[in-house]
Amino acid sequence: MSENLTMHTDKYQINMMYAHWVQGSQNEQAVFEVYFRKLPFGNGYAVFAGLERVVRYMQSLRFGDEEIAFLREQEEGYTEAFLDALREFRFTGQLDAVPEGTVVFANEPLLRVTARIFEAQLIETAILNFVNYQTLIATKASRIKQVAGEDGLLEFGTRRAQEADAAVWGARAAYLAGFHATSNLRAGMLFGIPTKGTHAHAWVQGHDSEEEAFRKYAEALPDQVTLLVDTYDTLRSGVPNAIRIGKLLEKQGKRMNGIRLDSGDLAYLSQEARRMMDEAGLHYAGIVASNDLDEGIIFSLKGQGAKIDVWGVGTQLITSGDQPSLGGVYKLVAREKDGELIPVIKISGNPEKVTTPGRKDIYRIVNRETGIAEGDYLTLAEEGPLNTEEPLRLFDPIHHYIQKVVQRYDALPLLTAVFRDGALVYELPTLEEARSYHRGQLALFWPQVLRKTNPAEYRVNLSDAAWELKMAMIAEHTI
Ligand SMILES: Nc1ncnc2c1ncn2[C@@H]1O[C@H](COP(=O)(O)OP(=O)(O)OP(=O)(O)O)[C@@H](O)[C@H]1O
Ligand SMILES: O=P(O)(O)OC[C@H]1O[C@H](OP(=O)(O)OP(=O)(O)O)[C@H](O)[C@@H]1O
Ligand SMILES: O=C(O)c1cccnc1
Repeated sequence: MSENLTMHTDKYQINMMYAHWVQGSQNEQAVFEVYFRKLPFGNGYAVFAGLERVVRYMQSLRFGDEEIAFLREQEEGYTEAFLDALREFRFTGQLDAVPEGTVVFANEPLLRVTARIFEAQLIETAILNFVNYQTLIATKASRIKQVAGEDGLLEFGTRRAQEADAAVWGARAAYLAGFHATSNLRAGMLFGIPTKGTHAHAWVQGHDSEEEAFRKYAEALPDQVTLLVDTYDTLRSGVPNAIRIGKLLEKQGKRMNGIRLDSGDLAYLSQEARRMMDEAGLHYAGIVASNDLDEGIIFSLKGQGAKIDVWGVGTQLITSGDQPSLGGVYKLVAREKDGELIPVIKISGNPEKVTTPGRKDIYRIVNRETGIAEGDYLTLAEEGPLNTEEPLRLFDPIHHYIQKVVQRYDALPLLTAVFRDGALVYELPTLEEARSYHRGQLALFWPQVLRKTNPAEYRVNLSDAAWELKMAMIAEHTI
């Protein structure tokens, strides 16, 4: 199967490209912005992810012989001249994006594409596909991280993931947001994520006794012994057998990592197992828990005083069980007319669906005294950089009466230049760098914004100029 992702797009993009080409408008500039309208999971923030994949994709866009041959067969009857134009296709435009790991909110541009309409249209589908999934999983992982605190977090989802790409990019998103390791070796190879593994029930079932299974495993991997203790009876057989192996290892001067619990009442079993291992002198042995965990169950287990050191989280994380998609959109905000970029709007009866016209920049307004972010601030790009010496009035674009004035603040631009005239001008951070940048991002927000349940709302505000343009265009289009 071809690995070329150029055709990973909706047919209507090619149809629009064709129609532009037929009418001769294919070289006109267009500006599209990617944003989502509603935070997932009722969370107070999202964690942006997907940029690395977007960059690799945009660098590799090529219509080769196979792609052209396939398009030639389509019922639309694309002409040979158009297909020849596709052969020359390269991304030659501008991409700006927030860095991966940035804490982001609804209704602010995460990526901004300024390019020939011919190019900007093709890439919509793939960009949304990558960014929506990866941002969703990074946000889910971040919620889990918020409740797990300093405990270990292992990503175990591959077997339940929506196919192979989701497994590895989801594992990457989880690591970005603070997980410590993945069980997926390919994700480890591709992205340098630390990998971890215990063993399955099959290992125990495949021996005459649990004790024999544990012993053989410890003989084979004496430095990585985490024993799954729930195949038969966790407290009567699994934990005592694991303790026996722990003692054997001590005689060889080694220490077992610990045990894994995978069913039953994880609070009670972990407390009992902890007591039994402590009484046997295995204070150092840790307890891993798994079994359809999510942030709600982990929160509850911690509240019950569960003695769990490491959480293995699979299905609920990798499939984003409680919300299967993020509704990120790619909206046209400006287009070229008579050689100038003019703003465009999309009106809707639902105020949240009315687009904010114009090519925009975004700043995070950080209070110099507290070091905490007061709100995000959207400006029209042509307004230029903010003069932070002047007080800034922040007002919510939907609930206009919610206002505040900030003084002594820094305005951190969130959008970074990624492509200029088709050339990559952004040095992609390593995954470790993105992960530690993300940790730093969280420090910019009050805990109220970060809490899992009923978080405080962090506002994304519009500049006066952006607001006035929006109001004027709504008036112009309302009969
Ligand atoms: N003390 C607890 N408080 C809250 N939720 C728990 C607790 N212990 C386990 N859970 C969660 O409850 C869910 C169901 O657990 P249950 O023990 O019924 O699992 P199971 O897979 O059916 O077990 P078994 O394999 O023994 O049939 C899982 O998501 C598990 O993580
Ligand atoms: O529950 P999740 O969050 O999805 O975590 C991954 C699950 O996958 C494994 O179970 P599975 O029954 O597939 O295999 P095993 O128990 O035989 O290892 C593992 O024991 C976990 O329970
Ligand atoms: O290593 C493990 O314990 C593991 C890996 C994948 C899925 N469940 C468990």
